[in-house]
Amino acid sequence: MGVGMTKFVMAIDQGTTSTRSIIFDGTMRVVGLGQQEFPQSYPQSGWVEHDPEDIWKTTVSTMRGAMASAGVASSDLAAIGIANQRETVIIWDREDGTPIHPAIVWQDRRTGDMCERLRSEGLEPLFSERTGLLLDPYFSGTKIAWILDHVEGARGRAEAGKLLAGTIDTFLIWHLTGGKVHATDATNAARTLLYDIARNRWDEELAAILNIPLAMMPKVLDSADDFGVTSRSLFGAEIPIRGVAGDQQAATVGQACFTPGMMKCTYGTGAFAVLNTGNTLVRSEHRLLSTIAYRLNGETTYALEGSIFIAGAAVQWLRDGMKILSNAAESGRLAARADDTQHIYLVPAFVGLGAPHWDAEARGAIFGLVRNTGPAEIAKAALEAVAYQTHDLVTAMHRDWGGQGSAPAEETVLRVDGGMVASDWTMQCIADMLASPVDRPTVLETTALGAAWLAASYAGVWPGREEFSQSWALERRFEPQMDGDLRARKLAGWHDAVRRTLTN
Ligand SMILES: Nc1ncnc2c1ncn2[C@@H]1O[C@H](COP(=O)(O)OP(=O)(O)O)[C@@H](O)[C@H]1O
Ligand SMILES: O=P(O)(O)OC[C@H](O)CO
Repeated sequence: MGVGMTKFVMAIDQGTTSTRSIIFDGTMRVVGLGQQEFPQSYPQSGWVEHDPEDIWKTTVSTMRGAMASAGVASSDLAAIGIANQRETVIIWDREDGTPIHPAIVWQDRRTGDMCERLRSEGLEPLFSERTGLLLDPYFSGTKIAWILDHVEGARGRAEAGKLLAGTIDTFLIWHLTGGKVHATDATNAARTLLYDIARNRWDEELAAILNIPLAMMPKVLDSADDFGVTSRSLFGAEIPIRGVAGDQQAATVGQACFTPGMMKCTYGTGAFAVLNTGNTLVRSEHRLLSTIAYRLNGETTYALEGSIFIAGAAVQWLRDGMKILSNAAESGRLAARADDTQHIYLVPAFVGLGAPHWDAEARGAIFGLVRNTGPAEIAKAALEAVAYQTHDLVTAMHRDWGGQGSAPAEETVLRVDGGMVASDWTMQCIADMLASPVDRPTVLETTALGAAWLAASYAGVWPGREEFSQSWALERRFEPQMDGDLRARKLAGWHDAVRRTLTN
Protein backbone atom coordinates (compact mmCIF):
# COMPACT_ATOMS: atom_id res chain seq x y z
CA MET A 1 0.00 0.00 0.00
CA GLY A 2 1.58 3.27 -1.06
CA VAL A 3 1.89 6.45 0.95
CA GLY A 4 -1.46 8.27 1.07
CA MET A 5 -3.30 5.06 0.19
CA THR A 6 -3.91 3.88 3.71
CA LYS A 7 -7.20 2.08 4.13
CA PHE A 8 -6.99 0.99 7.75
CA VAL A 9 -9.99 2.04 9.75
CA MET A 10 -10.54 1.96 13.48
CA ALA A 11 -13.88 1.34 15.18
CA ILE A 12 -14.42 2.18 18.83
CA ASP A 13 -17.21 0.08 20.35
CA GLN A 14 -17.85 1.63 23.74
CA GLY A 15 -20.28 -0.88 25.33
CA THR A 16 -21.98 -1.28 28.68
CA THR A 17 -19.47 -3.67 30.18
CA SER A 18 -16.37 -3.20 28.06
CA THR A 19 -14.67 -0.91 25.58
CA ARG A 20 -13.25 -2.40 22.39
CA SER A 21 -11.22 -0.82 19.65
CA ILE A 22 -10.88 -2.77 16.43
CA ILE A 23 -8.79 -2.09 13.36
CA PHE A 24 -9.97 -3.28 9.95
CA ASP A 25 -7.85 -3.36 6.82
CA GLY A 26 -8.90 -2.24 3.34
CA THR A 27 -10.63 -5.59 2.73
CA MET A 28 -12.74 -5.12 5.89
CA ARG A 29 -10.88 -7.83 7.81
CA VAL A 30 -10.06 -7.43 11.50
CA VAL A 31 -6.32 -6.93 11.94
CA GLY A 32 -6.07 -5.61 15.48
CA LEU A 33 -8.10 -5.52 18.68
CA GLY A 34 -7.92 -3.91 22.09
CA GLN A 35 -10.51 -4.72 24.73
CA GLN A 36 -10.94 -3.74 28.36
CA GLU A 37 -13.73 -4.31 30.85
CA PHE A 38 -14.48 -1.59 33.38
CA PRO A 39 -16.35 -1.51 36.71
CA GLN A 40 -20.11 -1.13 37.04
CA SER A 41 -21.43 0.79 39.98
CA TYR A 42 -24.83 0.12 41.59
CA PRO A 43 -25.03 2.81 44.31
CA GLN A 44 -28.71 2.15 45.08
CA SER A 45 -31.35 -0.36 44.03
CA GLY A 46 -32.14 0.27 40.37
CA TRP A 47 -29.25 2.73 39.90
CA VAL A 48 -26.41 1.98 37.46
CA GLU A 49 -23.44 4.31 37.01
CA HIS A 50 -20.12 4.37 35.18
CA ASP A 51 -17.09 6.47 36.01
CA PRO A 52 -16.54 8.75 32.95
CA GLU A 53 -12.80 8.47 33.61
CA ASP A 54 -13.00 4.68 33.09
CA ILE A 55 -14.83 5.19 29.81
CA TRP A 56 -12.23 7.67 28.61
CA LYS A 57 -9.18 5.72 29.82
CA THR A 58 -10.34 2.38 28.39
CA THR A 59 -11.08 4.10 25.10
CA VAL A 60 -7.59 5.55 24.76
CA SER A 61 -5.81 2.43 25.97
CA THR A 62 -7.80 0.05 23.75
CA MET A 63 -7.15 2.36 20.78
CA ARG A 64 -3.44 2.17 21.52
CA GLY A 65 -3.70 -1.59 22.12
CA ALA A 66 -5.46 -2.14 18.79
CA MET A 67 -2.77 -0.15 16.94
CA ALA A 68 -0.04 -2.12 18.67
CA SER A 69 -1.63 -5.50 17.96
CA ALA A 70 -2.21 -4.61 14.30
CA GLY A 71 1.24 -3.06 13.93
CA VAL A 72 -0.49 0.01 12.53
CA ALA A 73 0.57 3.60 13.33
CA SER A 74 -1.91 6.40 13.92
CA SER A 75 -0.84 7.93 10.62
CA ASP A 76 -1.96 4.70 8.88
CA LEU A 77 -5.55 5.18 9.98
CA ALA A 78 -7.81 6.75 7.38
CA ALA A 79 -10.71 7.26 9.76
CA ILE A 80 -12.32 6.39 13.08
CA GLY A 81 -15.92 5.28 13.59
CA ILE A 82 -17.57 5.32 17.01
CA ALA A 83 -20.38 3.02 18.19
CA ASN A 84 -21.54 3.53 21.74
CA GLN A 85 -23.84 2.22 24.45
CA ARG A 86 -26.85 4.44 23.94
CA GLU A 87 -28.88 6.70 26.25
CA THR A 88 -26.13 6.80 28.91
CA VAL A 89 -25.41 10.45 29.75
CA ILE A 90 -22.59 12.58 31.08
CA ILE A 91 -22.60 16.30 31.88
CA TRP A 92 -19.26 18.10 32.02
CA ASP A 93 -17.70 21.52 32.44
CA ARG A 94 -17.19 23.31 29.13
CA GLU A 95 -13.86 24.81 30.26
CA ASP A 96 -11.96 21.90 31.75
CA GLY A 97 -14.03 18.86 30.73
CA THR A 98 -14.62 17.73 34.33
CA PRO A 99 -17.81 15.65 34.68
CA ILE A 100 -20.16 17.00 37.34
CA HIS A 101 -21.63 13.56 38.10
CA PRO A 102 -20.93 9.92 37.21
CA ALA A 103 -22.43 8.69 33.94
CA ILE A 104 -26.03 7.59 34.44
CA VAL A 105 -26.30 4.35 32.49
CA TRP A 106 -29.18 3.36 30.18
CA GLN A 107 -30.27 0.61 32.61
CA ASP A 108 -30.68 3.10 35.48
CA ARG A 109 -34.23 3.39 36.85
CA ARG A 110 -33.88 6.42 39.15
CA THR A 111 -36.11 8.64 37.03
CA GLY A 112 -39.07 6.25 37.24
CA ASP A 113 -41.04 8.72 39.40
CA MET A 114 -40.32 11.58 37.04
CA CYS A 115 -41.58 9.52 34.10
CA GLU A 116 -44.67 8.52 36.08
CA ARG A 117 -45.40 12.17 36.88
CA LEU A 118 -45.04 13.22 33.24
CA ARG A 119 -47.31 10.36 32.20
CA SER A 120 -49.92 11.33 34.77
CA GLU A 121 -49.87 14.84 33.31
CA GLY A 122 -50.87 13.26 30.01
CA LEU A 123 -47.57 14.07 28.29
CA GLU A 124 -46.65 10.66 26.90
CA PRO A 125 -48.48 11.12 23.57
CA LEU A 126 -46.56 14.38 22.93
CA PHE A 127 -43.15 12.81 23.69
CA SER A 128 -44.07 9.76 21.67
CA GLU A 129 -45.30 11.76 18.67
CA ARG A 130 -42.13 13.87 18.50
CA THR A 131 -39.44 11.39 19.54
CA GLY A 132 -40.86 7.93 18.74
CA LEU A 133 -40.01 6.94 22.34
CA LEU A 134 -42.02 6.37 25.53
CA LEU A 135 -41.74 7.92 28.97
CA ASP A 136 -39.42 5.33 30.47
CA PRO A 137 -36.29 6.01 32.59
CA TYR A 138 -34.30 4.18 29.88
CA PHE A 139 -33.91 7.32 27.76
CA SER A 140 -31.45 10.17 28.30
CA GLY A 141 -33.73 13.18 28.81
CA THR A 142 -34.95 12.45 32.33
CA LYS A 143 -31.42 11.41 33.34
CA ILE A 144 -30.06 14.83 32.26
CA ALA A 145 -32.89 16.54 34.13
CA TRP A 146 -32.11 14.44 37.22
CA ILE A 147 -28.46 15.56 37.26
CA LEU A 148 -29.46 19.21 36.80
CA ASP A 149 -31.92 18.81 39.69
CA HIS A 150 -29.51 17.06 42.05
CA VAL A 151 -26.06 18.59 41.54
CA GLU A 152 -25.92 21.90 43.36
CA GLY A 153 -25.79 24.90 41.06
CA ALA A 154 -25.88 22.73 37.93
CA ARG A 155 -28.98 24.19 36.33
CA GLY A 156 -27.68 27.76 36.71
CA ARG A 157 -24.34 26.78 35.19
CA ALA A 158 -26.13 24.99 32.35
CA GLU A 159 -28.28 28.05 31.67
CA ALA A 160 -25.16 30.21 31.65
CA GLY A 161 -23.67 27.93 28.97
CA LYS A 162 -20.98 26.56 31.29
CA LEU A 163 -22.00 22.91 31.12
CA LEU A 164 -22.23 20.50 28.20
CA ALA A 165 -24.31 17.34 28.00
CA GLY A 166 -23.86 14.33 25.82
CA THR A 167 -24.31 10.66 25.27
CA ILE A 168 -21.09 8.61 25.27
CA ASP A 169 -20.27 9.33 21.62
CA THR A 170 -20.40 13.06 22.32
CA PHE A 171 -18.26 12.72 25.43
CA LEU A 172 -15.64 10.74 23.49
CA ILE A 173 -15.66 13.09 20.49
CA TRP A 174 -15.20 16.06 22.83
CA HIS A 175 -12.19 14.49 24.52
CA LEU A 176 -10.68 12.96 21.39
CA THR A 177 -10.76 16.34 19.63
CA GLY A 178 -9.27 18.11 22.64
CA GLY A 179 -12.53 19.90 23.45
CA LYS A 180 -12.95 21.28 19.93
CA VAL A 181 -16.08 19.41 18.80
CA HIS A 182 -19.37 19.05 20.69
CA ALA A 183 -21.40 16.87 18.36
CA THR A 184 -23.49 13.73 18.11
CA ASP A 185 -25.20 11.87 15.28
CA ALA A 186 -28.91 11.57 14.57
CA THR A 187 -29.19 7.99 15.92
CA ASN A 188 -27.89 9.01 19.34
CA ALA A 189 -29.92 12.22 19.40
CA ALA A 190 -32.98 10.07 18.68
CA ARG A 191 -32.60 8.35 22.08
CA THR A 192 -32.69 11.47 24.24
CA LEU A 193 -36.45 12.28 24.44
CA LEU A 194 -35.46 15.77 23.24
CA TYR A 195 -35.13 15.19 19.50
CA ASP A 196 -37.91 15.48 16.94
CA ILE A 197 -37.18 12.55 14.64
CA ALA A 198 -39.55 13.67 11.89
CA ARG A 199 -38.16 17.23 11.65
CA ASN A 200 -34.62 16.24 12.63
CA ARG A 201 -34.02 18.92 15.24
CA TRP A 202 -33.90 19.44 18.97
CA ASP A 203 -37.39 20.12 20.29
CA GLU A 204 -37.71 23.27 22.41
CA GLU A 205 -41.09 22.34 23.84
CA LEU A 206 -39.90 18.97 25.15
CA ALA A 207 -36.70 20.53 26.50
CA ALA A 208 -38.79 23.15 28.32
CA ILE A 209 -40.99 20.44 29.87
CA LEU A 210 -37.90 18.64 31.16
CA ASN A 211 -36.31 21.97 32.13
CA ILE A 212 -33.16 21.26 30.09
CA PRO A 213 -31.38 24.23 28.44
CA LEU A 214 -30.86 23.19 24.81
CA ALA A 215 -27.60 25.19 24.80
CA MET A 216 -25.98 22.24 26.57
CA MET A 217 -26.94 19.76 23.84
CA PRO A 218 -24.54 18.93 20.99
CA LYS A 219 -24.80 19.73 17.31
CA VAL A 220 -26.47 16.84 15.45
CA LEU A 221 -24.70 15.51 12.34
CA ASP A 222 -25.27 12.62 9.92
CA SER A 223 -24.04 9.19 11.01
CA ALA A 224 -21.25 9.49 8.41
CA ASP A 225 -19.95 13.02 8.71
CA ASP A 226 -17.03 15.22 9.74
CA PHE A 227 -16.72 14.94 13.53
CA GLY A 228 -13.27 16.57 13.64
CA VAL A 229 -9.84 15.00 14.18
CA THR A 230 -8.16 13.51 17.23
CA SER A 231 -5.78 15.94 18.90
CA ARG A 232 -2.17 15.31 17.96
CA SER A 233 -1.12 14.96 21.59
CA LEU A 234 -3.10 11.72 21.96
CA PHE A 235 -1.79 9.44 19.23
CA GLY A 236 0.82 11.47 17.33
CA ALA A 237 -1.22 11.95 14.17
CA GLU A 238 -4.57 13.69 13.77
CA ILE A 239 -7.01 10.89 12.93
CA PRO A 240 -10.28 11.96 11.30
CA ILE A 241 -13.49 10.89 13.12
CA ARG A 242 -15.94 10.23 10.30
CA GLY A 243 -18.63 7.86 11.58
CA VAL A 244 -20.83 7.81 14.70
CA ALA A 245 -23.88 5.72 15.61
CA GLY A 246 -25.51 4.19 18.63
CA ASP A 247 -24.26 0.61 18.94
CA GLN A 248 -27.57 -1.01 17.93
CA GLN A 249 -27.83 1.19 14.87
CA ALA A 250 -24.18 0.50 14.04
CA ALA A 251 -24.97 -3.23 14.22
CA THR A 252 -27.94 -2.68 11.88
CA VAL A 253 -25.49 -1.14 9.40
CA GLY A 254 -22.88 -3.84 10.08
CA GLN A 255 -25.51 -6.51 9.32
CA ALA A 256 -26.22 -4.65 6.06
CA CYS A 257 -29.90 -4.29 6.95
CA PHE A 258 -30.25 -1.50 4.40
CA THR A 259 -33.50 -2.65 2.80
CA PRO A 260 -36.90 -1.95 4.39
CA GLY A 261 -38.15 -5.13 6.09
CA MET A 262 -34.66 -6.35 7.03
CA MET A 263 -34.17 -7.02 10.71
CA LYS A 264 -31.32 -7.75 13.11
CA CYS A 265 -31.14 -8.54 16.80
CA THR A 266 -28.00 -8.05 18.89
CA TYR A 267 -27.65 -10.22 21.99
CA GLY A 268 -25.26 -8.70 24.54
CA THR A 269 -26.06 -7.45 28.03
CA GLY A 270 -29.56 -6.76 26.71
CA ALA A 271 -31.02 -7.59 23.33
CA PHE A 272 -32.15 -5.11 20.74
CA ALA A 273 -34.16 -5.97 17.64
CA VAL A 274 -34.16 -3.35 14.89
CA LEU A 275 -36.33 -3.48 11.76
CA ASN A 276 -35.47 -1.11 8.90
CA THR A 277 -38.64 0.75 7.81
CA GLY A 278 -36.93 2.85 5.13
CA ASN A 279 -38.00 6.47 4.83
CA THR A 280 -41.31 5.71 6.54
CA LEU A 281 -41.57 6.68 10.17
CA VAL A 282 -43.76 3.80 11.36
CA ARG A 283 -45.72 4.56 14.53
CA SER A 284 -45.93 1.44 16.67
CA GLU A 285 -49.28 0.32 17.96
CA HIS A 286 -47.63 -2.34 20.09
CA ARG A 287 -45.33 -0.27 22.30
CA LEU A 288 -42.23 -0.64 20.20
CA LEU A 289 -40.02 2.38 19.61
CA SER A 290 -39.80 4.36 16.39
CA THR A 291 -36.25 5.48 15.94
CA ILE A 292 -33.58 6.51 13.44
CA ALA A 293 -31.64 3.60 11.91
CA TYR A 294 -29.09 5.94 10.33
CA ARG A 295 -28.89 9.29 8.62
CA LEU A 296 -26.71 9.45 5.52
CA ASN A 297 -26.30 12.43 3.19
CA GLY A 298 -29.05 14.20 5.12
CA GLU A 299 -31.51 11.38 4.40
CA THR A 300 -33.07 9.67 7.40
CA THR A 301 -33.77 5.94 7.43
CA TYR A 302 -36.17 4.96 10.19
CA ALA A 303 -36.55 1.79 12.22
CA LEU A 304 -38.82 0.04 14.64
CA GLU A 305 -36.97 -1.17 17.70
CA GLY A 306 -37.73 -3.67 20.41
CA SER A 307 -35.46 -3.37 23.46
CA ILE A 308 -34.94 -6.12 26.03
CA PHE A 309 -32.90 -4.96 29.03
CA ILE A 310 -31.60 -8.35 30.20
CA ALA A 311 -30.36 -11.09 27.85
CA GLY A 312 -26.71 -12.16 28.35
CA ALA A 313 -26.87 -10.34 31.70
CA ALA A 314 -29.05 -13.20 33.00
CA VAL A 315 -26.26 -15.62 32.09
CA GLN A 316 -23.77 -13.34 33.86
CA TRP A 317 -26.04 -13.42 36.91
CA LEU A 318 -26.10 -17.23 36.87
CA ARG A 319 -22.32 -17.20 36.65
CA ASP A 320 -21.36 -14.38 39.05
CA GLY A 321 -24.40 -14.06 41.33
CA MET A 322 -25.82 -17.56 41.63
CA LYS A 323 -22.50 -19.23 40.84
CA ILE A 324 -24.16 -22.14 39.07
CA LEU A 325 -22.02 -21.68 35.94
CA SER A 326 -18.27 -21.43 35.69
CA ASN A 327 -18.50 -19.65 32.35
CA ALA A 328 -21.19 -18.29 30.02
CA ALA A 329 -20.76 -21.09 27.46
CA GLU A 330 -21.72 -23.67 30.06
CA SER A 331 -25.30 -22.32 30.04
CA GLY A 332 -26.06 -23.99 26.70
CA ARG A 333 -24.49 -27.31 27.72
CA LEU A 334 -26.54 -27.32 30.93
CA ALA A 335 -29.74 -26.32 29.12
CA ALA A 336 -29.30 -29.19 26.68
CA ARG A 337 -29.49 -31.73 29.50
CA ALA A 338 -32.32 -30.11 31.51
CA ASP A 339 -35.33 -32.20 32.50
CA ASP A 340 -37.90 -31.54 29.76
CA THR A 341 -40.83 -32.46 31.94
CA GLN A 342 -40.30 -29.37 34.09
CA HIS A 343 -41.86 -26.10 32.96
CA ILE A 344 -39.72 -23.40 34.52
CA TYR A 345 -40.09 -19.77 33.48
CA LEU A 346 -37.55 -17.11 34.45
CA VAL A 347 -38.77 -13.56 33.85
CA PRO A 348 -35.54 -11.51 33.92
CA ALA A 349 -37.10 -8.20 35.01
CA PHE A 350 -33.96 -7.33 37.03
CA VAL A 351 -34.22 -3.69 35.95
CA GLY A 352 -37.89 -3.72 35.00
CA LEU A 353 -39.19 -4.88 31.65
CA GLY A 354 -38.62 -3.08 28.36
CA ALA A 355 -40.59 -3.58 25.15
CA PRO A 356 -43.44 -4.25 24.77
CA HIS A 357 -44.36 -3.92 28.48
CA TRP A 358 -42.34 -0.91 29.71
CA ASP A 359 -42.80 -1.71 33.37
CA ALA A 360 -40.01 0.05 35.25
CA GLU A 361 -41.12 -1.31 38.63
CA ALA A 362 -41.37 -5.03 37.75
CA ARG A 363 -38.63 -7.24 39.21
CA GLY A 364 -37.44 -10.70 38.25
CA ALA A 365 -39.27 -13.92 39.08
CA ILE A 366 -38.96 -17.68 38.57
CA PHE A 367 -42.09 -19.79 38.23
CA GLY A 368 -42.72 -23.53 38.22
CA LEU A 369 -39.99 -24.67 40.63
CA VAL A 370 -40.29 -28.27 41.80
CA ARG A 371 -38.32 -30.38 44.26
CA ASN A 372 -35.75 -31.55 41.74
CA THR A 373 -35.26 -28.27 39.85
CA GLY A 374 -31.52 -27.68 39.52
CA PRO A 375 -28.95 -25.53 37.72
CA ALA A 376 -29.71 -27.13 34.34
CA GLU A 377 -33.40 -26.22 34.44
CA ILE A 378 -32.65 -22.67 35.65
CA ALA A 379 -30.02 -22.17 32.92
CA LYS A 380 -32.48 -23.44 30.34
CA ALA A 381 -35.16 -21.04 31.61
CA ALA A 382 -32.73 -18.10 31.42
CA LEU A 383 -31.84 -18.88 27.79
CA GLU A 384 -35.45 -19.59 26.85
CA ALA A 385 -36.46 -16.21 28.29
CA VAL A 386 -34.27 -14.57 25.64
CA ALA A 387 -36.08 -16.53 22.92
CA TYR A 388 -39.55 -15.81 24.33
CA GLN A 389 -38.81 -12.10 24.52
CA THR A 390 -37.47 -12.12 20.97
CA HIS A 391 -40.71 -13.77 19.92
CA ASP A 392 -42.75 -11.02 21.60
CA LEU A 393 -40.75 -8.26 19.91
CA VAL A 394 -40.76 -9.81 16.47
CA THR A 395 -44.50 -10.52 16.67
CA ALA A 396 -45.14 -6.88 17.56
CA MET A 397 -42.93 -5.79 14.66
CA HIS A 398 -44.80 -7.97 12.19
CA ARG A 399 -48.07 -6.42 13.30
CA ASP A 400 -46.81 -2.84 13.10
CA TRP A 401 -44.97 -3.30 9.84
CA GLY A 402 -47.61 -5.47 8.16
CA GLY A 403 -50.17 -2.83 9.14
CA GLN A 404 -48.35 -0.35 6.88
CA GLY A 405 -49.12 -2.41 3.80
CA SER A 406 -45.42 -3.06 3.25
CA ALA A 407 -43.78 -6.38 2.48
CA PRO A 408 -44.38 -8.54 5.55
CA ALA A 409 -41.42 -8.90 7.83
CA GLU A 410 -42.28 -12.61 8.12
CA GLU A 411 -40.58 -13.01 4.77
CA THR A 412 -37.27 -11.84 6.16
CA VAL A 413 -35.07 -13.82 8.49
CA LEU A 414 -33.58 -12.48 11.67
CA ARG A 415 -29.86 -11.65 11.45
CA VAL A 416 -28.21 -12.07 14.83
CA ASP A 417 -25.00 -10.90 16.49
CA GLY A 418 -23.53 -10.03 19.91
CA GLY A 419 -21.67 -12.09 22.51
CA MET A 420 -24.58 -14.42 23.19
CA VAL A 421 -24.89 -15.72 19.63
CA ALA A 422 -21.96 -18.00 20.44
CA SER A 423 -24.64 -20.16 22.05
CA ASP A 424 -25.99 -22.56 19.39
CA TRP A 425 -28.57 -23.79 21.89
CA THR A 426 -30.00 -20.29 22.33
CA MET A 427 -30.01 -19.56 18.59
CA GLN A 428 -31.91 -22.80 17.91
CA CYS A 429 -34.36 -21.92 20.66
CA ILE A 430 -34.94 -18.47 19.10
CA ALA A 431 -35.60 -20.04 15.66
CA ASP A 432 -38.03 -22.47 17.32
CA MET A 433 -39.92 -19.73 19.13
CA LEU A 434 -40.06 -17.48 16.06
CA ALA A 435 -40.96 -20.44 13.84
CA SER A 436 -38.69 -18.78 11.27
CA PRO A 437 -34.97 -18.96 10.46
CA VAL A 438 -32.19 -17.20 12.34
CA ASP A 439 -29.03 -16.26 10.41
CA ARG A 440 -25.65 -15.97 12.11
CA PRO A 441 -23.04 -14.20 9.97
CA THR A 442 -19.35 -15.04 9.72
CA VAL A 443 -18.40 -11.60 11.07
CA LEU A 444 -19.72 -11.28 14.59
CA GLU A 445 -18.09 -7.89 15.22
CA THR A 446 -21.01 -6.30 13.42
CA THR A 447 -21.28 -3.27 15.71
CA ALA A 448 -17.66 -2.35 15.08
CA LEU A 449 -17.96 -3.22 11.41
CA GLY A 450 -20.96 -0.91 11.05
CA ALA A 451 -19.17 1.98 12.75
CA ALA A 452 -16.10 1.32 10.60
CA TRP A 453 -18.19 1.28 7.41
CA LEU A 454 -19.85 4.59 8.28
CA ALA A 455 -16.43 6.20 8.75
CA ALA A 456 -14.65 4.42 5.88
CA SER A 457 -17.35 5.01 3.29
CA TYR A 458 -17.40 8.71 4.20
CA ALA A 459 -13.62 8.80 3.95
CA GLY A 460 -13.88 7.06 0.58
CA VAL A 461 -11.68 4.09 1.52
CA TRP A 462 -14.34 1.36 1.62
CA PRO A 463 -17.01 0.40 -0.91
CA GLY A 464 -20.52 1.84 -0.89
CA ARG A 465 -23.73 0.25 0.34
CA GLU A 466 -24.27 -2.29 -2.46
CA GLU A 467 -20.84 -3.83 -2.41
CA PHE A 468 -20.74 -3.77 1.38
CA SER A 469 -24.12 -5.60 1.52
CA GLN A 470 -22.80 -8.26 -0.81
CA SER A 471 -19.84 -8.89 1.47
CA TRP A 472 -22.21 -10.04 4.27
CA ALA A 473 -21.70 -13.82 4.60
CA LEU A 474 -23.72 -16.49 6.39
CA GLU A 475 -21.93 -18.73 8.87
CA ARG A 476 -24.97 -20.78 9.93
CA ARG A 477 -28.74 -20.72 9.49
CA PHE A 478 -30.83 -22.11 12.37
CA GLU A 479 -34.08 -23.55 11.02
CA PRO A 480 -37.10 -23.96 13.31
CA GLN A 481 -37.61 -27.56 14.44
CA MET A 482 -40.11 -27.42 17.27
CA ASP A 483 -43.55 -28.95 16.98
CA GLY A 484 -46.23 -26.23 16.76
CA ASP A 485 -48.31 -27.45 19.72
CA LEU A 486 -45.33 -27.56 22.02
CA ARG A 487 -44.31 -24.08 20.92
CA ALA A 488 -47.79 -22.72 21.59
CA ARG A 489 -47.87 -24.35 25.04
CA LYS A 490 -44.47 -22.93 25.97
CA LEU A 491 -45.37 -19.44 24.78
CA ALA A 492 -48.65 -19.56 26.73
CA GLY A 493 -46.69 -20.52 29.85
CA TRP A 494 -44.29 -17.62 29.28
CA HIS A 495 -47.07 -15.09 28.80
CA ASP A 496 -48.72 -16.29 31.97
CA ALA A 497 -45.41 -15.86 33.86
CA VAL A 498 -44.99 -12.32 32.47
CA ARG A 499 -48.56 -11.42 33.47
CA ARG A 500 -47.79 -12.51 37.02
CA THR A 501 -44.63 -10.37 37.08
CA LEU A 502 -46.01 -7.10 35.72
CA THR A 503 -46.94 -4.32 38.15
CA ASN A 504 -48.81 -2.13 35.68
N1 LIG B 1 -21.75 -19.04 24.97
C1 LIG B 1 -22.57 -18.17 25.55
N2 LIG B 1 -23.79 -18.55 25.96
C2 LIG B 1 -24.64 -17.67 26.55
N3 LIG B 1 -24.34 -16.37 26.79
C3 LIG B 1 -23.13 -15.94 26.41
C4 LIG B 1 -22.18 -16.80 25.79
N4 LIG B 1 -21.07 -16.08 25.53
C5 LIG B 1 -21.31 -14.82 25.97
N5 LIG B 1 -22.54 -14.74 26.51
C6 LIG B 1 -23.17 -13.53 27.10
O1 LIG B 1 -23.02 -12.45 26.17
C7 LIG B 1 -22.81 -11.22 26.87
C8 LIG B 1 -21.62 -10.48 26.29
O2 LIG B 1 -21.92 -10.02 25.03
P1 LIG B 1 -21.34 -8.62 24.48
O3 LIG B 1 -21.90 -8.48 23.10
O4 LIG B 1 -19.88 -8.58 24.66
O5 LIG B 1 -22.06 -7.63 25.52
P2 LIG B 1 -22.07 -6.02 25.74
O6 LIG B 1 -21.70 -5.36 24.42
O7 LIG B 1 -23.48 -5.72 26.15
O8 LIG B 1 -21.11 -5.68 26.84
C9 LIG B 1 -22.61 -11.54 28.32
O9 LIG B 1 -23.75 -11.10 29.05
C10 LIG B 1 -22.49 -13.08 28.37
O10 LIG B 1 -23.15 -13.60 29.50
O1 LIG C 1 -23.70 -2.02 25.45
P1 LIG C 1 -24.67 -2.89 24.78
O2 LIG C 1 -24.11 -3.56 23.57
O3 LIG C 1 -25.35 -3.83 25.71
O4 LIG C 1 -25.84 -1.92 24.19
C1 LIG C 1 -26.57 -1.11 25.02
C2 LIG C 1 -27.64 -0.36 24.25
O5 LIG C 1 -27.13 0.55 23.35
C3 LIG C 1 -28.59 0.30 25.19
O6 LIG C 1 -29.63 0.93 24.49
